[in-house]
Amino acid sequence: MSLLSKAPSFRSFTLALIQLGGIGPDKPKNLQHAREMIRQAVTGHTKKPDLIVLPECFNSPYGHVHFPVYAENIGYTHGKPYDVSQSQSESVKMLSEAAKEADIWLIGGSIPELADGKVYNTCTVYNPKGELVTIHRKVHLFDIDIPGKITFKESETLTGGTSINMFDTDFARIGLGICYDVRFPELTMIAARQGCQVLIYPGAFNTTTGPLHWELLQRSRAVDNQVFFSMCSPARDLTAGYHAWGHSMAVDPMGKILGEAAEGEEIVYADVDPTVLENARSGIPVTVQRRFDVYPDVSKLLS
Ligand SMILES: O=C(O)CCC(=O)C(=O)O
Repeated sequence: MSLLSKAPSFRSFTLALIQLGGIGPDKPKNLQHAREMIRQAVTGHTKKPDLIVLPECFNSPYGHVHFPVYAENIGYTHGKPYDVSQSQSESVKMLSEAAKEADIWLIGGSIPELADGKVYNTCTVYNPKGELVTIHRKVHLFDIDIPGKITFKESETLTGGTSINMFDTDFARIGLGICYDVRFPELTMIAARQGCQVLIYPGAFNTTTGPLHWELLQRSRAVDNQVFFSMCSPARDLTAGYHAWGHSMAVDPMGKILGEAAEGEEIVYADVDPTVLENARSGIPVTVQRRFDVYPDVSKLLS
């Protein structure tokens, strides 16, 4: 776990989720389109966003056969901001330039990453100077089999990450996960107890599990932990091999949906207001009512 010191003070900020469309086999085209959409997210709202988010697997088609083909060597080692001019990854270079040009924080969705001969599904995060500040490798691989509906096995080609990751901005401490990670409440709970006020998971649910679980899981994680929770999906493309659910959304600590996309390409904005978190925690004080004499505080087990 990348353990940080005291959480920064939490202040209002604007979040933009880019529900990116047109993701196809042409990587340079995917990158160019993502860059254009980042520019659009910066100018397309009354208030310039402080933080922009891209979806899971935004630079390649989604599927285990594609991951090794599109994987890039990022070259990041945890611990300090990383100057991406050292990186061999064209996606990382684009994201860094985009963050710097726009002067915003950027959660660069996820990309297939090659490191030590293994392939990971990896989220990269940039500060407004364009430095890569942290990465999150998807911890829980998406291996499911719902007969007649969907079978998916990321573990055919991917390796799971081994750390819980978060980063500090000047407006919040933000915890990371990727898609299937949302089904494992421990990850969110630990990040929240380590001071994250906001959790952001790039994701790409599908048309089988999406209608039942996408919103339910986000609102549950938000209410369980009294944090802001948000997932950013690719747009649905019925010509692609994988049909993403879409519906990128942001939820507040009371479980209220602050903004939600439909299925197509769209940018969703949400204003994150710390008083909602404060009021949720003072009105329903579960964060100070936990019974660690009855069950362990798992966030402490890792420290
Ligand atoms: O959990 C689900 O239903 C979908 C997960 C998924 O699509 C993913 O991890 O990429």
